[in-house]
Amino acid sequence: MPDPRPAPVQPSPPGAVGALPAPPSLSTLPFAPAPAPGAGTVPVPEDGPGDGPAAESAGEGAAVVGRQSPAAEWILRGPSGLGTAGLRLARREEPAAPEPEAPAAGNPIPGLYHHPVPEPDPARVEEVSRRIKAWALDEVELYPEEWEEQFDGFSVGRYMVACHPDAPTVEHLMLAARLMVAENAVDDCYCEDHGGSPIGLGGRLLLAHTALDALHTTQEYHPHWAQSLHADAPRRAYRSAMEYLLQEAGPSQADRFRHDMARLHLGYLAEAAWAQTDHVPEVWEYLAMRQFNNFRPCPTITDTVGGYELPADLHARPDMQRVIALAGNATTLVNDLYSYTKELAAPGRHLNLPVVIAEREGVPEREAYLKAVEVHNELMRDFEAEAAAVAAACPLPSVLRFLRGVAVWVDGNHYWHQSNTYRYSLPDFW
Ligand SMILES: CC(C)=CCC/C(C)=C(\C)COP(=O)(O)OP(=O)(O)O
Ligand SMILES: [Mg+2]
Repeated sequence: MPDPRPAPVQPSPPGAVGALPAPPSLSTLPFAPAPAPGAGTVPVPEDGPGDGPAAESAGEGAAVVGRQSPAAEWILRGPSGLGTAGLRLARREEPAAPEPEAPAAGNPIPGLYHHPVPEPDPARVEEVSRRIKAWALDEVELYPEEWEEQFDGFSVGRYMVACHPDAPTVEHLMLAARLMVAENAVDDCYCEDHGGSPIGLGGRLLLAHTALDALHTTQEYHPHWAQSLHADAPRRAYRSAMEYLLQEAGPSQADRFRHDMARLHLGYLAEAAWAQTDHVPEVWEYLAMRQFNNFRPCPTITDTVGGYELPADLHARPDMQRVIALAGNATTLVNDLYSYTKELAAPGRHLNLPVVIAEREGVPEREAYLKAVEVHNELMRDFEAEAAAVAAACPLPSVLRFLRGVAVWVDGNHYWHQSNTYRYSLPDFW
């Protein structure tokens, strides 16, 4: 099939930051010490919460962000104010539309610490939605006709545009969109409600993983493996999405992604093993499983989607790894909270944090749910504090941009869960 994509963007050398102009005098910015755990912000200054860049009033639970160090604010909320238009994360292929307020669709979970995002650019949403459907139908034969409504209801275009506002082109967004669809196809078709089962999951996941991490074998067996990558929708989707990713990602970015996907598959296996024996883990054990069965592979491609590269040695720093893990865990608990009623309604017992807290700590459903909100909030605040600390310790442009990309992904993920009323609805606890 003819390749409709524009010429690939040349990969940036390690440490480069693509079209990102450095924040002003980064090296001289006064980096405040990281806020203490549990205190994502410093106290709101006298001139009030309306003064901060992300201090819009957005309903109960929305974060009220006071003054942090300029670098921390730049990371967590982005540049704002007079003269900062040029500090947008990357030049885009088309003029940015004015950013309207976040839409009214869906309600945020009361008390959930989050940051509202601007409504994603509708022109980009429409184009990603069009291209992702064409890919799903024409390139990988992802789903039968009867699943079309669910595919559309997932709203992957809106999701990815909200999570990657700095993507320089629609094709960069498509890298994230294809992977998101492929990851959900594996979850749905191998693990969950579209024919999935814990039985035999390990074999299926391992063979699908070879679509991301190729088999190196003898000439006799190689064709069998190559053929297998076309055998079902999850493998077709993984193979194709990875092929596109490899056109943009550098070797260490690709390997980072493979590692994150191996983590994800390990998490699926633990969840499946517990389901098979109807075992409810302790709360900390559940949180360990959910750190692997996690959105992590999505925010960690933020640099590839943004058209730059966070060098491997900076990505591997233990403090950066902690930031990434905290972000992944907070985003994944957002899913547990927004998908709570959907999972209660599904056949069998579906583990999520409120369910596990209720069972293992012997508290009523409502109390368990509210405690899960608090667990999420603590992880969010720790993420923000640790991101600010990494920014202070290592204020390189690629580090700051990556941290900002992860923070924006966290916010976009919340926005998508809140606004996806096709998939999710809130319990009646307030
Ligand atoms: C996109 C991606 C890497 C997903 C991996 C893990 C995953 C499927 C989730 C974090 C979503 O959780 P869940 O399976 O509970 O999804 P729904 O609640 O059914 O939306
Ligand atoms: Mg869920």
